[in-house]
Amino acid sequence: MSQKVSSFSSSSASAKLLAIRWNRPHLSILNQLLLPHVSEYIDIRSSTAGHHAIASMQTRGAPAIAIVAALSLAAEVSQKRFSTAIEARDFITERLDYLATSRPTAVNLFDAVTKLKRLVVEEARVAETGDQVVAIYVDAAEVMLAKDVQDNRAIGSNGAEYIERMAGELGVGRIKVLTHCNTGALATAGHGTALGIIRSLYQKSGSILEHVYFGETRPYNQGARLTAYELQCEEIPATLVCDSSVSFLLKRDPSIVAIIVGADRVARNGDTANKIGTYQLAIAAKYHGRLFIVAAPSISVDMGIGSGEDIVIEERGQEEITMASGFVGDKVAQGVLERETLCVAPLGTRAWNPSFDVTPAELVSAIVTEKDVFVKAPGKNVFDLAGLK
Ligand SMILES: CSC[C@H]1O[C@H](OP(=O)(O)O)[C@H](O)[C@@H]1O
Repeated sequence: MSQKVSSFSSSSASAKLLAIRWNRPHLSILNQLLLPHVSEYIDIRSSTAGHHAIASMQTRGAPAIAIVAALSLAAEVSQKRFSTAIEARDFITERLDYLATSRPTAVNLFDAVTKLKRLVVEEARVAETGDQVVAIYVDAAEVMLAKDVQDNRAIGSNGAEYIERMAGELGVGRIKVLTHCNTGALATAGHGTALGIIRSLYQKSGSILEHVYFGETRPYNQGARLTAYELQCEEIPATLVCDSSVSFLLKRDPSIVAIIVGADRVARNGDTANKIGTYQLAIAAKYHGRLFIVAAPSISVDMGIGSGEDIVIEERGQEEITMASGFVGDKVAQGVLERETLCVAPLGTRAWNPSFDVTPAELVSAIVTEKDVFVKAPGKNVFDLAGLK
């Protein structure tokens, strides 16, 4: 189903922002390569289709990636008959390993794969039929969907309270914030993480939030396309800025008290991998004396990784940079669009396209999770997140 996106009414906002639709056993996802101009859902009937949807970034965002992966396999196994519990176990575990190869940086996917494999192996020891193994898997995948929204609302509430408290300490009554990439309903099962804090703060009665700035987030343009779409749906006052203008904006506007970003993977010491450009924002925030806040569910903290040096950073195709809108690369390959009409850089230009970077814990003011808000101990340059798990 495809429809042109016209003006929004806030009452229908949540419907327009549903990145993942699950009606057991049917999964469909909002094709985010076409937003904001076309709102089109794609049916996902297998783990192979789920892998493509994630790798191509039809769906994206650390939490959404994990949930779409799990539910794509739930959709597939719901339509299959397994002769034994062991056969069901082996199929599910093999497919989960395959889904884990779709994108390397967001830990949510790997956390889900590990937990779901463990569950299925344990169930297969006692189950008498393949259907029993399938049922336990599908139930667990569905729980991820519901838990993500609950976690995001808790992150929103914890983050809003923290920002209100910090604004009080700063003696400011009205504030502006800046965010990067897209960390809202389109990156999750609903509400969002960093954008979830912004939603929660704005929705409070007597809100102190006056305005939101957000970066375009080259080259996929999660900000200009997706965050703009969400903020417009929610009628939150906002202004789009070029990624390169943020330092100048902070210098010009002292009422921007915080930069709030998401996370794809947080190391044990608080070093944070997030969308490319995040590290530069943290440096700008430090120089201009503004808060730099990371928002993420506790599963985004990878206690197996000591520092950001160990986080694998995804590198994507050069055409995402050299093409006017890199994500239309597929259409060029399909002959739908002439390559020359879309090139920004001369054909043959080399480009380096890391999809994420790592912000050292030293530059992070606070890490907001669904459980608590973490700050560094006085005099420390790293976080103690042991209490999180
Ligand atoms: C709550 S989404 C977290 C994270 O995912 C985004 O990356 P991508 O759009 O490439 O999947 C971005 O880094 C967000 O901050």
